[in-house]
Amino acid sequence: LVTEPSIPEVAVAIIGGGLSGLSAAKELAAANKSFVVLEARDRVGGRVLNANLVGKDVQELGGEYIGPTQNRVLALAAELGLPTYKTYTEGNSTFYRNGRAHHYKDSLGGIPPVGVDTLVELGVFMTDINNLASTVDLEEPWTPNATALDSMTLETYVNTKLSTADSRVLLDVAIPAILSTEMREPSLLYSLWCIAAAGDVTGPGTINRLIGVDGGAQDSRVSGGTQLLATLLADRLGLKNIYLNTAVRKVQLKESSYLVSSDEITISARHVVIAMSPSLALRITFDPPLPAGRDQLNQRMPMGALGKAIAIYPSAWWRDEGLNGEGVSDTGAIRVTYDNSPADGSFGAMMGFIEADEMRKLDTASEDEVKRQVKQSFANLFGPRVDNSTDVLIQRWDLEEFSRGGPSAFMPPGVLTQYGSYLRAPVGRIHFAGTETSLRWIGYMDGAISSGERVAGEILKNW
Ligand SMILES: Cc1cc2nc3c(=O)[nH]c(=O)nc-3n(C[C@H](O)[C@H](O)[C@H](O)COP(=O)(O)OP(=O)(O)OC[C@H]3O[C@@H](n4cnc5c(N)ncnc54)[C@H](O)[C@@H]3O)c2cc1C
Ligand SMILES: [Mg+2]
Repeated sequence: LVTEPSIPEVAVAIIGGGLSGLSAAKELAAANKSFVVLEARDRVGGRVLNANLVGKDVQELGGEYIGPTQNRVLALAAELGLPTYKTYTEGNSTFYRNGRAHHYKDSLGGIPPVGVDTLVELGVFMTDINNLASTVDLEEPWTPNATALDSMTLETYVNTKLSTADSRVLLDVAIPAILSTEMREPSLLYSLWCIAAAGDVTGPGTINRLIGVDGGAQDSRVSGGTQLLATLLADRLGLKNIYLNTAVRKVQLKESSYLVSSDEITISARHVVIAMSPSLALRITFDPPLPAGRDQLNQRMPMGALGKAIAIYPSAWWRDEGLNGEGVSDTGAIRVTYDNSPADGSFGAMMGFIEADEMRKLDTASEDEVKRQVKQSFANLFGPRVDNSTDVLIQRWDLEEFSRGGPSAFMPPGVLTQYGSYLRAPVGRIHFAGTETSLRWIGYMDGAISSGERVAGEILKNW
C-alpha cells in the first residue's frame, strides 16, 4: 500500500513575500482566513532591503522614501510603531554641470540654477504635463482617446516641449530618477498615469511631487529602515505561515483547488495571489496557461534598470560645509544623490542612484569598477573628501534573481491601452497584486501595500 504524502491545504496561497503579498496576508489574517506566503528569497521584503552595518544604524538598499498622500504606507508604519523622520535638506544643494560643481540654495523644488529661458520652459512643461496627467482615468486609463498618448514615448512628447540644453539635461536626470528608465522607454500615457497616481482622494499627483523632497515623494524616511515594514508585518502574521526559500515554479488547477508548487513542496489552495512584478510572474508555469492577454501583458512589462550606492563616513562632513548632500549631475554613473545619514546623524551616508542606461553600462562590470565610478560621481559633486569613506555599499537590483531590476516594471508604448485591462483582472481564483497593479503610487511601497489590500478585498468579496 502506497500512501500519498498529504498536501497542506489553505484558503489562500500568496506567492511573494514583499510588501504587497504581506499586506494581502494581513487583511486575510484579520478576516480569519487561512493563508501561506511563499517567498523565493531567504528573507521577506522583496524590493525593500536593509543593510545592517556593524555597530551602526541601518541603510536602505531598496525602497526608502515616503511622503504626503502615501496614506497606506504611512498607516502601516504608524500601525507597526515605526516613527518617520524628514530627509535631510538643510543647506545648499549641488549641481554638477559642464565639469563644475555649483552649490545653491534650492528654492524651486529641486530645480538647479539654470538660465531664465530654461526656467520658463520647465515651468510651462511641468504645468502642461500635470494638466495632461490630470485627464487620465486612474482606474481605466485605456480609454479610446488615450490611444494617441500611448502611441508615443515620453521622449517624443518632451521633444515637442523643451528646447534648451539645460532643460533636456534636467529631464534626462529627473525621469530616470523616477522610473529608472530613459525617456525613450516608457509610453507617454504610462508616464502620465504614474504622475496622476502620485496622489490620493484629495487629487491627482504632479511631476513636482514625484521629484520633490520636502513635501514630495522623497519627504521622509522610516526609522530602522523600510525593511522593518516587511519583517515586523511577517512577525505579526506568524512565521509558521511564511515559507522562505520557496520559489514557486508552478500553479496548477486541479478539480476545484490550485496546486502551488516549488521544487520542494506543494500547497493546495482555493485562491492564489501573485504578488510580484508581471515579468517575474511570467517565469511561473500556469496549468492551464493564463489567458493570452494576461500572458502578453506579462511579456510586455520590463523592469527598470537600477542600482543604489551608499558611501559611509564617520560623520556627515558635507553638512559642516553647508551642504545637504542633494546632488544632480549631468554626467557619470550617478546623476542624483541624497544625504542618507540616519536620523541621529551618528554617521554619514551619501547615497546615489545608478539608473537606466548608467546601470545597464555597469551590469557586467566588477564590483570594484562600479565602486570606482560611484566614487568619481560623488567626487564630481562634493570634492576629494568623498575618498575618505570607510565603506561603499552597492546594491545591483538588475542582478537579483527575484527582482531583475527596479524600482518597478514599466510600460513601453501600446501596452497600457492594449493590455492594461488585464493588470488587475483575476483569472479564475488567481488574483494579481504587486505595486504595478496599484491605482495609487504605482511603483512605490505605498502602491504595493494598497495592491495587497485590494486583492484581499477582492478575495473576501467572492468568498
Ligand atoms: C533601489 C530601489 C529604490 C526604491 N525607492 C523607493 C522609494 O524611495 N520609495 C518607495 O515607495 N518605493 C521605492 N522603491 C519601490 C518599492 O521598493 C517597491 O514598489 C515595492 O517594494 C514593491 O513591493 P511588491 O510587493 O509589489 O514587490 P516585491 O517587493 O518585488 O515583492 C515580490 C516578492 O516576490 C518574490 N518572488 C519573486 N518570484 C517568486 C516566485 N517564483 N516564488 C516565490 N516568490 C517569488 C520576490 O523575492 C519578492 O520578495 C524602490 C525600489 C528599488 C529597487
Ligand atoms: Mg542618461
